[in-house]
Amino acid sequence: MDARLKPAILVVSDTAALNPASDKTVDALAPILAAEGKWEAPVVKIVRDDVLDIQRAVCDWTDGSDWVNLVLLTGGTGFAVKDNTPEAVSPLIHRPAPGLVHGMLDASLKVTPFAMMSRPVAGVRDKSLVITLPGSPKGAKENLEAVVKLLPHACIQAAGANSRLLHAGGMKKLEAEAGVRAAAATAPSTKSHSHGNNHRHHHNHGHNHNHGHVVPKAHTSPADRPQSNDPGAGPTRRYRTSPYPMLSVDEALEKISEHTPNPVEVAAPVDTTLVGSVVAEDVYAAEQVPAYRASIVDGYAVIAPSSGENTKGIFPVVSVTHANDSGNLQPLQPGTIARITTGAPLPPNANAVVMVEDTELASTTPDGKEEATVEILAEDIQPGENIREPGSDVTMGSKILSRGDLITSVGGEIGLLAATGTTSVKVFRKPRVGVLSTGDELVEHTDSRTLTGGQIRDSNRPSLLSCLASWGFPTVDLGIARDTPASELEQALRDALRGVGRASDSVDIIVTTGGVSMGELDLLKPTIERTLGGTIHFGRVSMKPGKPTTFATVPFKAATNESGSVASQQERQSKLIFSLPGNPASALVTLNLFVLPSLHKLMGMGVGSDTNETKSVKVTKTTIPQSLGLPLVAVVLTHHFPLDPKRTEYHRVVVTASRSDGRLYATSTGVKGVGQRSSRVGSLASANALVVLRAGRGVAIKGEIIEALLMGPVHAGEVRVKA
Ligand SMILES: Nc1nc2c(c(=O)[nH]1)N[C@H]1C(S)=C(S)[C@@H](COP(=O)(O)OP(=O)(O)OC[C@H]3O[C@@H](n4cnc5c(N)ncnc54)[C@H](O)[C@@H]3O)O[C@H]1N2
Ligand code: MOO
Ligand SMILES: [Mg+2]
Repeated sequence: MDARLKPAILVVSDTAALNPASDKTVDALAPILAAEGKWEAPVVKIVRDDVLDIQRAVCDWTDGSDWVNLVLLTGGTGFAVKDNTPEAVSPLIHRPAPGLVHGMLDASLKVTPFAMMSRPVAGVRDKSLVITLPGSPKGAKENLEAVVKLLPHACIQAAGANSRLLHAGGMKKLEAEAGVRAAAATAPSTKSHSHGNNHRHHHNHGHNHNHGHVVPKAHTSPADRPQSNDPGAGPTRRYRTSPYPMLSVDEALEKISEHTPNPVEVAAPVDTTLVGSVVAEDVYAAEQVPAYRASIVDGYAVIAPSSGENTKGIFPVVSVTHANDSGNLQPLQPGTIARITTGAPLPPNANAVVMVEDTELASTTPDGKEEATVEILAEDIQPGENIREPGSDVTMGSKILSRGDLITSVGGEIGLLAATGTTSVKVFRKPRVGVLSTGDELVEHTDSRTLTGGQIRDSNRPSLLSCLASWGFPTVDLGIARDTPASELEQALRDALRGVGRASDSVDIIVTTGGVSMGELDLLKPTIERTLGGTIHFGRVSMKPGKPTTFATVPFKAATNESGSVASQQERQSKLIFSLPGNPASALVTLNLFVLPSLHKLMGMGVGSDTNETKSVKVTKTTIPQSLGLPLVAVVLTHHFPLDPKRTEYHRVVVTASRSDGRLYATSTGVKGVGQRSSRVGSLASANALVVLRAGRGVAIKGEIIEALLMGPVHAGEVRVKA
């Protein structure tokens, strides 16, 4: 064996990431490899204790064309909260190597019982062997020494060499060298197959072409969960029926509600950007409105007698008060009146205002420029008439908005906040949504070239992004990920989770379209489960369109921030992935039906001020709050609607409010032929609602009243249904 093997060392340590000189593990490990004479000098990288950073570094070394034979990770294998290395590596392993783990633990236990506190992971990813070692230089050294003799052989086999040849000669020699016969049994006992080293595509793993075993699933979800197709498995191992149970729409919505995190509070300035946010605290008036005793009309401030005497008469006009006049107004003397404008403060002693319409000018000043006396024509002016007492609109300290209230575009809530001098308010942060299209066939809709072969314009991304923006959510365009190589999809999702590249504004929810059904290039489910270590909560829903809709959570731990403090609990939560079917109508319908309620929960809708967090979780676990998702209304069908025998159909319609009877009428955007076909994006052009047609035989008849989910504003028009 002349050519040397390529090793890489990944140091996982927050400390070493800040100060590379503090690392001692590389100096401990490199000489052990060098002493074997079979290894090139290792490539070294240092990353923080961050799952996605670790995964990215490992995949860079295993998935690309410059793949290495061996990846050694040191650090992050203990029990401390920040120790994430096993969690990061496990989902990346295609074939675990428990024997190596056993060998390392066994050797360490002979030295110290603390070896039990290490959680090593070892296995093969593509053609590379990946092994985690403890973070202490001594521990790392001991562990590596325990297995180092076997590594060349294991790496050569993992890379796809003919194991029979290896067994014939090299094995004996190796066993002798290692001095541990038993260890030979732990080497992968794969049958012979000889793939050249140029088979480097992720979807084309040499290791599972011939023997066709199912790759064991990462230990991240309970064993009773279905397991996605293994994209590398040959035709005999491909699923012919979906392993995911078919959920009803309500069951799917409950799963979404259950796994959508509670909203996060942030402080926000009171300005136009607040529109569409839900208030996270009860807000109390810091100022009273009005702050002074104010006139409601333009007229004359008077002292109205409380005895009910006649108020008619001619009075001298002693002063003029306008809105914004300052506080040092002269007290009004009995028998005099003062001109006043709407909203202006009353002079002291005045207790009512007479409208200018109920008066007449009696005399002017000698220069003719001002009123001297005015006659009051009204005879029964009451104290308090036409005035607003201080705090009568909003009392100081009164509750002006409740936790859970929406700041609407109507403007009333912003007005109230502004009127009481509130400059900042706690609201729930609006979730940011990333949208990713997937598929080799997709072409940007702006690409001027003529489509060839099976190419399709990417219509889902612009339509989903616009829909999300119209709901008021910040969005991130994640572009198109190709199906081949699969690592492109994997990397696109990882970037989006991590907040790099196109998704430099990190997203809370990722919405993908395409690749969720039964095709061999439908890679979303396997990628989420097998490489991102995510959990698929449902992968099929009994609905039309949208059957393969998939909802998953992916573990995400934010890195410690610059100051080194551990990220807050909220930042540690998992992120949500909605993988919607590729068919354009399916994608838009399921965005409306499933993604919107989740976004509503994340933005704090349905959080009442009298409901504490725990209670609201319990409530949402069993029932979906009515306030989340599209509003449900009753509509009259203007024609027969055919029913699907098995699945509830969300039939795209135009709902019109009839000017003659005020009722809502629903007309299909296309019932005949291809009308409602899920590939037909046109079925959504002009649609403003989805009529909910329960599965059944025959038709829902004309004139029937049925539930519909409103997606957009209702049109006004003249509709009549003839019996
Ligand atoms: N054997 C089975 N095949 C299919 C099933 C099934 O149960 N068994 N389900 C069907 C149903 S229902 C749907 S819906 C689709 C879902 O397909 P995928 O989510 O796997 O999506 P793709 O295969 O990637 O694409 C389907 C279709 O959509 C077009 N597409 C994809 N992305 C876009 C985009 N961004 N813009 C416009 N059009 C897009 C794509 O070109 C395909 O034509 O599966 C059925 N099959
Ligand atoms: O369920 Mo699929 O969305 O009908 O075409
Ligand atoms: Mg497909």
